[in-house]
Amino acid sequence: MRESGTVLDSLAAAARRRAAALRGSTDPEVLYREALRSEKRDFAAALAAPGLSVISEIKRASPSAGFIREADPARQAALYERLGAGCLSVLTEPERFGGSLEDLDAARGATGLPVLRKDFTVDEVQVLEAAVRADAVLLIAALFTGEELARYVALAGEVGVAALVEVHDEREAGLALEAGACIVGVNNRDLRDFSVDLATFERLAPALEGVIRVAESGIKTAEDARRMREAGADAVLVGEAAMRDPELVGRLAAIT
Ligand SMILES: O=C(O)c1ccccc1NCC(=O)[C@H](O)[C@H](O)COP(=O)(O)O
Repeated sequence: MRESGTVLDSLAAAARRRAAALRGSTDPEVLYREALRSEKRDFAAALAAPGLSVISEIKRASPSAGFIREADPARQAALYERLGAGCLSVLTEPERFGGSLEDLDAARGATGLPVLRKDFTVDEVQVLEAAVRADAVLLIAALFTGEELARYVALAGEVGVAALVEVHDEREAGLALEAGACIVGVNNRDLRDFSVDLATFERLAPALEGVIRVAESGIKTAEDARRMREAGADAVLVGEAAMRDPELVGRLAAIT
């Protein structure tokens, strides 16, 4: 687990405060039962569909980019779907990304696409919360020990929400596989200093053969996406560039 004052650490600390508040206001047992009842869309199948799948993200702002653009999540989601996105990713982190659970609900309600709840999961209660409202939950390997990651992946499976396990180096890729992850996202962005290098996916992809591989961050052009596809990506996750130019989604979705 990474320690000391990186942006990721402060995002995780804020997420722990929100999770504590959620535990104070909601019985996890109730959430667990609700999660089991909620209808899910098949995130893994959408990623594994023929051709390059595109996870199009709704994010108004980010620590690396600052303010990106205002967006109506329902309209943005419907636009992404029309342009050929296979899945949606919706930031729900409020403080640095300007997201909310309401954005998630609005985006999911406006389309038939599977939706990833994009947040900094640090407490099992957030897995349950995601499972009630979304089809997939993000687990950032850097925020867990190996034992915790395995427990969170298992919990996600138990309540029927897909887990996208995000890694950034060889050690984390190994932890993801040991934890039983079926979908692994390689983040090309180093969350400690925000540097982006598409070679990160190229370096880690061979070790992840056999699971669904998602190339995340820094994909700005069809050429970038083709490069990720050639390195073995089943899907690309595109945020800032799609927010600035939604038509990009159509160009990426056309990649075979
Ligand atoms: O995007 C950031 O600045 C960021 C900073 C700290 C933690 C997470 C961050 N982003 C989350 C993501 O993983 C991206 O939103 C996603 O991969 C899309 O990236 P991009 O296409 O480069 O917007």
